[in-house]
Amino acid sequence: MTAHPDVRSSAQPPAVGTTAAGATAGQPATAGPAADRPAVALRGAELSYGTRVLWSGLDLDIAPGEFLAVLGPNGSGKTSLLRVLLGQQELSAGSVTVAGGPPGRGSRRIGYIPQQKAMSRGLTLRGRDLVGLGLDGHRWGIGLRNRRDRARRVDQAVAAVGATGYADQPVGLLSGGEQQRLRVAQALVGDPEVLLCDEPLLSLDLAHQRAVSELIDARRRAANTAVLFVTHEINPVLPLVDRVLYLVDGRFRVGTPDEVMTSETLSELYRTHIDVVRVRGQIVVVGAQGAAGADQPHHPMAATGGTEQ
Ligand SMILES: Nc1ncnc2c1ncn2[C@@H]1O[C@H](COP(=O)(O)OP(=O)(O)OP(=O)(O)O)[C@@H](O)[C@H]1O
Repeated sequence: MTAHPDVRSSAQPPAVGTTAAGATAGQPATAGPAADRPAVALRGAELSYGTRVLWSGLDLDIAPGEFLAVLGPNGSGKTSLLRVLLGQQELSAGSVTVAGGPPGRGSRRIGYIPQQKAMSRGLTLRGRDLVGLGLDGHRWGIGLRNRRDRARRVDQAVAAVGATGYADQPVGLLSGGEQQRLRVAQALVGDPEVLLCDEPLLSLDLAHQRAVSELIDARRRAANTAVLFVTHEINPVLPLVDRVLYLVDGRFRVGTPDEVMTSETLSELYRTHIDVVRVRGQIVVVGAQGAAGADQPHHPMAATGGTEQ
């Protein structure tokens, strides 16, 4: 990694940096059980597959309520980072804590929104049952009272994403946007301290992109949930982003969008000349054919209008 005066390469939450929620990143708007420690802490973290190092020397604290966008070209290790935080992939070196403990879904109050994938038309599972899968079975046990409490939690989560009207229908018959709202509800029903999102806006139209982004933002405002948001396009969530983690070919930068999304920083990361311009509040990245990984989609190429990367 190359040092850069404006950009944190191993970063703690910024000392000053206003979140969309009006709080200072690192100083959450509301006190909560997680307010006294980072929601996610990586120390000297490295992930390698064989001799291929995806990233190394990653020191990163993500504060409660912080929104971190994870960007980078295909194969740079964005999803692998989420897999580490979900406890599905071990670090090659260093350490990680999520919600104050070792990574792993369920027990550590982690919500996960996977990539939008159409569900089979034949899937007869009802929407509210899909959402209920987000609750730890062992926490609710058996008995009428527990069943009622569980149903109430599911109802609340379904209502919060505006899905009450179709929650009793088979999910296979719902539209992609409706299915994705239910996935958001499933991720939130367990009251997560950390929300991991893997390109949750992919294949959604603009209206649904906005709706899903707003749901995620509302959650972090209301409950101080830290959000890691893997995306190929920063523009749809730019107003929400506190910091960016940008991964390229084993190198990375961490900082605010203004720090990382610059011609200088991206040119360093991609090791080729990249122009970053702002057009009507959107970030447009114009790169060169032949840049590291430029043959892959979602990589700096000729500007196509308003789309980052
Ligand atoms: N279990 C594994 N063993 C070996 N290589 C792996 C494994 N999992 C992922 N990889 C490789 O690691 C690289 C990073 O994968 P990852 O899915 O994290 O990338 P990504 O940044 O999320 O990419 P994309 O933008 O395409 O989703 C890829 O080249 C992938 O093939």
